[in-house]
Amino acid sequence: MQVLMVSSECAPFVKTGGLADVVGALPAALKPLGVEARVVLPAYPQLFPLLPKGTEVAAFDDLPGGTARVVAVEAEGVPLVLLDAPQLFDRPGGPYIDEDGRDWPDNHIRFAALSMAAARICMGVIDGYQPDILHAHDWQAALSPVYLRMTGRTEPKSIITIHNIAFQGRFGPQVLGQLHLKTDWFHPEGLEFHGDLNMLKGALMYSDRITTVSPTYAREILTPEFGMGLDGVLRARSDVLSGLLNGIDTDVWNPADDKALAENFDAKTLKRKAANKAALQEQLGLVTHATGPLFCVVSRLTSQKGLDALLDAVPHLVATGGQLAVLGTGQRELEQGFKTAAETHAGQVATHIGYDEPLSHLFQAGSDAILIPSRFEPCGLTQLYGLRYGTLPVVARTGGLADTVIDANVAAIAAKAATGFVFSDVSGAGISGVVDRVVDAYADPKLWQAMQRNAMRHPVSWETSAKAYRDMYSDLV
Ligand SMILES: Nc1ncnc2c1ncn2[C@@H]1O[C@H](COP(=O)(O)OP(=O)(O)O[C@H]2O[C@H](CO)[C@@H](O)[C@H](O)[C@H]2O)[C@@H](O)[C@H]1O
Repeated sequence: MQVLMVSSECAPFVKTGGLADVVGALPAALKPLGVEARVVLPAYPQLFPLLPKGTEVAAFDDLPGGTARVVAVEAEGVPLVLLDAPQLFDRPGGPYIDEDGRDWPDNHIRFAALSMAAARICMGVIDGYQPDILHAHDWQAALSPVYLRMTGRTEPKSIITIHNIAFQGRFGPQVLGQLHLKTDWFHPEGLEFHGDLNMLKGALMYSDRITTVSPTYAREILTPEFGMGLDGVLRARSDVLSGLLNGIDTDVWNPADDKALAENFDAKTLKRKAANKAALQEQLGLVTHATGPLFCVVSRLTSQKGLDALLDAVPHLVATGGQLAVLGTGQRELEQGFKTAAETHAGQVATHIGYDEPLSHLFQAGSDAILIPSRFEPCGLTQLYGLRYGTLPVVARTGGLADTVIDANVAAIAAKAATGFVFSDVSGAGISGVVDRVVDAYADPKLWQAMQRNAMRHPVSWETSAKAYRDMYSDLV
């Protein structure tokens, strides 16, 4: 079985968030199940030093945005198919934004080119390679099933996976021609969304299956509260919608063998976790004699993640004797808010603005608890890393957070099942309330260690979900 994945990110090569982790890990998890997944990815300049020289396997002269070469290369066990179009991708800045944080003005062309190249590959332009399934991820890849259907073909079958419905790839109708899209598909039952082109909607209309990254989020996006305007479309296609929970790469995220840690540990040697806490406190300038737990945040700093509400709860968190370490980048006002909190509560709160992969591992290893007060969360990965590192997740009851963390209520504690803390009210008061529960549990070392061991036993690998993807692919073929 050959699956062609299409994505704008893939860890460890290019990553701005959880999409990269999933696309980077899923192919390796599928391989032992008889599925060979290749990933079509733009050839961003930062990739070249990380990759061996590839082989040119196709070329196009008529994609949106012009000419492109297709280069096949294998790295870190992931077979990559790079779309090399320097006029679109060879730029400083990030995959979507320039150095000043502004969206590239031609993002619609850049990702339409990626999508059209993927559709062509599905039609057999690479000698000796015919995918059985096209699997597109998020809006950046969403036109690939659309371009494929525009050829009139019904094979290979296609899947769109929604990692975050907040990002839809919405552009004015004037871009249709530039993107070689059929104007007679521009209507409310097709690509149109309130007068605009909506790329994600296109994929929802023209893919054979729709998945998202947790069962709860699959239900939530059918409602106006979470559907971001696409709930009606999703309800109409709910017969092909399912939620498959993300896993994590348990080799990359393994506390027993993680090079970024001060000391390695596992469930049997939990005491050694303390060396990581000391290292993190020292690195961040936090005092080592705090009485309460060290909470951390590793996140994009956006309102999705509820971090404005966390800022309101910081004075209470500090007053209980707790500490807070924040690693993130994002909205300027949140970055500033956490910088100010660190100045106000020096020694108790520390903020590291920036994106730092090794430091994110030390945050997971050195903290007692990880706070994820998201307003919505399709799956969430940092709570899974927290479970694996014995860092108890403190999460809002939404999406994949609700599916993966077992709240420390009386029944769950008695059943030795509790792995974290789940709360409903994403506000300063709601977070303060759950912080109190965490502080109380932390004051009972026997309970805390039992929860850490439950957490570390919780299955977080790709094993189950990779099989579910394999079954879905087989079903379609
Ligand atoms: N400053 C920083 N430095 C280092 N690492 C950082 C970092 N900020 C974030 N990260 C890392 O980025 C990833 C974030 O993944 P998440 O799944 O938590 O959220 P995201 O919203 O990006 O993903 C979306 O897609 C994923 C994948 O499907 C869904 O789980 C999720 O719910 C959805 O919103 C994690 O690996 C985290 O460690």
